[in-house]
Amino acid sequence: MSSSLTHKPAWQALMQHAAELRSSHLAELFAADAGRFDSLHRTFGPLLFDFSKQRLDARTLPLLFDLAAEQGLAEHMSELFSGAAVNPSEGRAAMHWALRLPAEHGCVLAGEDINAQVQAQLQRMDDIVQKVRSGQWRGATGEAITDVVNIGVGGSDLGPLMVTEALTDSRPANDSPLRVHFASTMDGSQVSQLLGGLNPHATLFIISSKSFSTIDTLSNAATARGWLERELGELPGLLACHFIGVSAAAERMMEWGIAPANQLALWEWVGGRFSLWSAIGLPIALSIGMAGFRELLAGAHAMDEHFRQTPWADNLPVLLGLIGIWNTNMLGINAHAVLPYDGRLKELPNYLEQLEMESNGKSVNLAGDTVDYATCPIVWGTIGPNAQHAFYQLLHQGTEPVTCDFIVPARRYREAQHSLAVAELRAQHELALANCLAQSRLLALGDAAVEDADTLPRNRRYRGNQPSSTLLLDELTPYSLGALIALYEHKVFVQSVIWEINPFDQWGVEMGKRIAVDALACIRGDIKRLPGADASTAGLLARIMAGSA
Ligand SMILES: O=P(O)(O)OC[C@H]1O[C@H](O)[C@H](O)[C@@H](O)[C@@H]1O
Repeated sequence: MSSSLTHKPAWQALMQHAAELRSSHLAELFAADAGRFDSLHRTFGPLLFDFSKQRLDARTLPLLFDLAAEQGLAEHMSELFSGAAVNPSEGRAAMHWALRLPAEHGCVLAGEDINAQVQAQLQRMDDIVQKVRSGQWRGATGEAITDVVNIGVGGSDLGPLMVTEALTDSRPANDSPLRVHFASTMDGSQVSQLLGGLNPHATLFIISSKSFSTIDTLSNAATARGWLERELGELPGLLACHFIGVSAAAERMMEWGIAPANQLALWEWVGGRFSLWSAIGLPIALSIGMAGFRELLAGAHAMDEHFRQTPWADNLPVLLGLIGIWNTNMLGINAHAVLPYDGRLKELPNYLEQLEMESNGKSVNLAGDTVDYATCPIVWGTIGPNAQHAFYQLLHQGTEPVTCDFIVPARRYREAQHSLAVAELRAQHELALANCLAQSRLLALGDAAVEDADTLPRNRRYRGNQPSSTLLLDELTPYSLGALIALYEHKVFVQSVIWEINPFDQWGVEMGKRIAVDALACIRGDIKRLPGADASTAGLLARIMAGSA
């Protein structure tokens, strides 16, 4: 058991401070300080981070900075950006930041010119994007590509899917009619449904897998290949015309049948959930064009520089991370909702679930000890306006404390691609903005947000005091989205430093894959009994093999 962190003076001071602050309701904190928003928000580029609705006061941040200093945050940040092996369990660096360096920045590590490799892959992506979008890339029977299907899972799906959906308005004017689809689930339901509606002559598949060994992806890829072979016959150019591979495992791509000309590379130093900036982002680039993809990278790079260079008091990722520590460890709040008030950000909560929980959902620290403090909270969410009609009841009147991130663009101007008139879409956006503000206000203030609350029966009252942050984007553009995603990536890193855990591995997902192999052998009848099966598993298997529930 590791208890050294919880005994450190800075931790103890924060616990003491939390005990003093616990009795103050957010409504009182706002009433006591008219300048609360002014002192408790920060801006960087296209982002405004308002944390005035968090349950903290002027004394809290310096104490959190003391903790960060005690945990060596500055040194850990230097290590991250130096390319050191900050992922010790796999002996790897975590250099997602290098994927968004401007071309002219040098980045040489162990004699290798990392940025030259990155730029070379970007150039190859650019070539593919141009060919496909201009109609030069042809299927095996000569038809131009109309549909692209990304086959991947986890980091090879969630990031590209989220960004592609978020940036539909960023497709260039007079855009090519290319449609981009995603298939991830291992049961084949998505891929089979998709294939039913696609023209095999004009469909291009991207097999996206850092390891090129993920069974979910390989089984979907095999289904797609079988479909093409059945539909088009085993034409000589079938694989070359209809499959692109993106992976760090070139040999496995070769074995599958993807020739080097159709391979895009990434590197072991990119974690799967941090990889959308690499060729894993090809579906994004196919959707919005390479110029848009480079804007996404530029926004993320700007956030990297902000994170590296800005004093902690004005540093968005440091503040977002440390406020999360305050909520989780000092206020004991272990649930966190992500609530975008823009339908285009529908996939953001799913993406952040992987980024945060796969990174920091750990209970053993870097020294190998079991921790005695909470780490990553349960992260979930969906589009805020829809969640209002689903789980906000619990946020407002349930028994669980929950922290929320409200995420919303201030403006929505670019509607060129929509059939709706500009005025209609703007009016709907205003509606979403108003609801975003109303909900975060009611969550914070409770009854104090309305004048006649004390005349209402208890079941219609609002206790408030649920802390939230609001991230206001100027507009949802490739640049602002790039900055927003990098903000969350660095938040996760900051928290991992405080919690003394490795955010870049994910051993907790491995054992399940391993023991599924025996279960599969059993289901397929290759073995009669599952060795060591518990009664529940054995009972369920028996029913499955009998073909009934
Ligand atoms: O890209 P791949 O190697 O196919 O990995 C896809 C995903 O599967 C793994 O099991 C991990 O949980 C994820 O971190 C990863 O993103």
